[in-house]
Amino acid sequence: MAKKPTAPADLDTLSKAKAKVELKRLSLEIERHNNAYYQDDAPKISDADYDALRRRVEAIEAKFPDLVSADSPTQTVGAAPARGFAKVQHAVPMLSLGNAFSDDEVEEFLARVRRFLKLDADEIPAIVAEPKIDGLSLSLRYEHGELVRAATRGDGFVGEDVTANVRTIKDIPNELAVAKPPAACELRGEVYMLKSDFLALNEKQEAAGEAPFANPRNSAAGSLRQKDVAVTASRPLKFFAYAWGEMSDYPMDQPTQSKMLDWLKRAGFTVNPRITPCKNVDEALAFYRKIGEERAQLAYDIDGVVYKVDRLDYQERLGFAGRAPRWAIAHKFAAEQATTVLNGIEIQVGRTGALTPVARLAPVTVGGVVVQNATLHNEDYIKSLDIHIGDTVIVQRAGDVIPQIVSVVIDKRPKHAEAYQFPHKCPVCHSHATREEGEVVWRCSGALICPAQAIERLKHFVSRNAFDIEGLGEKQVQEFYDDGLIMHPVDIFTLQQRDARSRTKIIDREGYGETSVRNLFAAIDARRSIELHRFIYALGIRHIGEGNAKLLARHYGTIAAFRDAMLAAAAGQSAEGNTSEAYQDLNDIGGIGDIVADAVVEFFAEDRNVKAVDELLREIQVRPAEQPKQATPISGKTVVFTGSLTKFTRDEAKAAAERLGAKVAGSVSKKTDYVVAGEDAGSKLTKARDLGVAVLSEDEWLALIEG
Ligand SMILES: NC(=O)c1ccc[n+]([C@@H]2O[C@H](COP(=O)([O-])OP(=O)(O)OC[C@H]3O[C@@H](n4cnc5c(N)ncnc54)[C@H](O)[C@@H]3O)[C@@H](O)[C@H]2O)c1
Ligand SMILES: [Zn+2]
Repeated sequence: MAKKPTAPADLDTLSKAKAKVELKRLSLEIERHNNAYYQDDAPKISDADYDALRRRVEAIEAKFPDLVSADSPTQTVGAAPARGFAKVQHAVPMLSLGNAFSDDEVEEFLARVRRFLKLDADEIPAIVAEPKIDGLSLSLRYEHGELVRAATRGDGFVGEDVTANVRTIKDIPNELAVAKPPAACELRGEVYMLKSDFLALNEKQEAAGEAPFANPRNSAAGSLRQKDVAVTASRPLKFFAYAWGEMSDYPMDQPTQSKMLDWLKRAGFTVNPRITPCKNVDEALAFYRKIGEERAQLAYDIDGVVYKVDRLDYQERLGFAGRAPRWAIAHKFAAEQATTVLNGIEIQVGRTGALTPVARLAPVTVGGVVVQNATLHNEDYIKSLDIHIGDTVIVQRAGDVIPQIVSVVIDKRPKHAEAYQFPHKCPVCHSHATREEGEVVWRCSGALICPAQAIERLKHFVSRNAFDIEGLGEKQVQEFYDDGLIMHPVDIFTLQQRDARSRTKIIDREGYGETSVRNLFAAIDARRSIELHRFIYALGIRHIGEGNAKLLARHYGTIAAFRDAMLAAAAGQSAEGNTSEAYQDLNDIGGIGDIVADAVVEFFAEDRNVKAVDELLREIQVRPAEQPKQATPISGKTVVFTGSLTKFTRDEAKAAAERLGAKVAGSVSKKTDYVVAGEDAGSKLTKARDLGVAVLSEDEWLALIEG
C-alpha cells in the first residue's frame, strides 16, 4: 500500500497512546527546526508552518495535561548554544513570550493578569505596548558600569558568548552613562538590522557568490554570531534595549517598565521611540492596529506588539509559567498578504527529480519586500485553488523567504483564462514524469540522464554501497562535474582515455600528482567488474535501496536477465495497468511491492535511461549474483546481529548470512530466528530473551553456518 500523507488525527478522537507518540514526533521535528533557526540562522520552513507545529503540541497537551514533559517545546526556549562559542550562564534566565493572535486572546491575557493579582473591579493595571522587533535577543552584563560580557539567549539558561562581536555595535555602550550604575546588571534587548541594510548586504553577498540571507532577522543573527569578529564589525547591526535580567539594585523607587526604559535611555541605549504606555486594553489594541498599518514603512521588521504589565511589583508577583512570563504577551501580526497577477507558472526540477511549480507574479510589495515568485507546492494545491494563468491572486509572506499563493480572486479572472495543466514531462530533460499513488509530487523519470539530477546521481553512483571508487568521492565528483569532465556515470570509465587525448590533464589539477592520478585510474579500473546488486543500486532508481537491489539481483541472477525482464515489463505498461508476465514476476518477488516494481519499470520505460545503462555496460562487466546455496542451515531464516562483533565486521556477517539464504533484519521481533550477540549487546538481546528467540555467540554462529 502506498503511504498517504497523514493528516493529524482529530483531537476529539485522539487516544492518549496516539497523543504520546505524536507529541514525541512533534518535539523532535520542532527541535530540528529550532536548531536550523537558532543555531544555523537558516530556517527550513516558514514561521507560520513552524507556529502551526507548536500550536498542535499546545492543543494536544491541553487535552492530556499529564503528557507535558519538562523538555516539551511548550516548556523550553530556543536551542542550546552552537558549537564554537563559549557558553555563558545567564544570572536570570532569558525566556520567550506567550502569543496572542486575536483581540480576544489579548483581553483574556489581561483578565488572567487581573485574576491572578486579585485586583479590585475598578483597578486596571497599566500596560506598556512595545513593537516586537524581529531580531535576536541579547543580554549585556555590566559590572560597575562596564560591559563585561554579552551573550545570546541560547536555550534561555545558557547562551553563546558574543562579547567581542558586540563591542563592534555602535548602539551598545561599553560604559553606562549614569553616575551611579548598579554593581551588576544584565541589560537586554534586540539586535536587528534595518531592512535597507539587509537588502544592501544581500546584494553584496550575492555579488561575492555567497548565500543571501532569508530576512533581516536571519542576517542579524548570522552577522552577530560570527567567529570572525571582523565580519561582525563590517555588518550594520543595531540594538534596541527593552528589558533586563539581574539588577543588583534598581536605580529608582517603585520601578516600572516605563521608568526602566527611561533609565536605559539615559544610560546610553537606544529605546524604541514608538513604545507607548496604555491605560487599558482599548488603548493597547489601538496601538497594535496603528503600528500594523505603518509596519511596511518602518525601517525595521516587527512581527507584532508586546504588552507588558508596567508595575514591577506586579511583574514579580505574576512570575513565570513554563517558558514565558505571565506579565507579558506577544500580539502577533497575521502573515502579510498582497494582491497581484499570476503571469505564468514555471516548473523547477529539484536535485532528486521532484517537479515544483513556481508562480511568476507581477512584482508586488508584501511587507516591505518585493515579491515576484511564489511557491504553488504541487499539482493538488494548484487544483484545489483552481488556478488559471492570468488570475489575480493573493500572495502571503510569513516572515520567510518563499511566499505562497493562498487564494484566487475569482471575480477578476480574465475571460479566456485557461485552467493550468500540470505537465507530465520534465521541462529539463523531457523524460516522462510520474506520480506515485498516494504521493503529491510528480517526478522526472530520467534518473540517469536528467541534468537537473545529474550531480545527485553521480554522488550516489560512487557512494559506498554502489561503485565505491577510492579517490572518487562526493567532493571529487563535484569538481569533475563542475569542470565538465564527468557529466554521466559512464564518463567515469572513459576518463582515462579522454585524459590521454586532452590538453588539460588531470595531473595539472590542484591536489593531483603522478601517483594520485595513477591511483585514481587504477581504482576506477578495479571497479570495471562489479557485483550485480551494486550495479542495480548505483542506477539510483527511486525506492531501490541496497536491500531491494539485492532482492532483484538474487532473483534475476545476471544483468542480461534483469535488463530483458525490465524491458519486457516496461513494454507491458498500459493505461489499464501492467499485465505482462514480466511485471507479475517482478511483483511476485518477496519484499518487492507495487510501488517498488512500478519505480523500476518507469525507469526502464524511459529509453534514454536504457541507453545510458547500455553505454555503461560497454565499459564494465557486471558479475552474476551469487546464488544462495540450496538448503543451508540458515536458508529462509531471519537473523539479527547486535553488539560489537569481534570475529567479523557487521558488513561481512551480513553478506555471509545473505549468501547462505538468510534475511538480515535490523530489529528483533517474533519473526526473528536467531540473534547473534557480540559484546555489550543491549536492548535487542533483552528483547530476544523476552521473546524466546535463539541467541547465539559469534562462535556458535560460525559453527552453525560453517557446519
Ligand atoms: N521557521 C522556523 O523553523 C522557526 C524555528 C524556530 C522559531 N521560529 C520563529 O521564532 C519565533 C519563536 O521564537 P521565540 O521563542 O524566540 O519567541 P518570540 O520571538 O515569538 O518571542 C520572544 C522574543 O521576542 C523578542 N522581542 C522583540 N521585541 C521585544 C520586546 N519589545 N519585548 C520583549 N521581547 C521582545 C525577544 O527576542 C524575545 O526573545 C516564532 O515567530 C517562530 O515562528 C521559526
Ligand atoms: Zn528530467
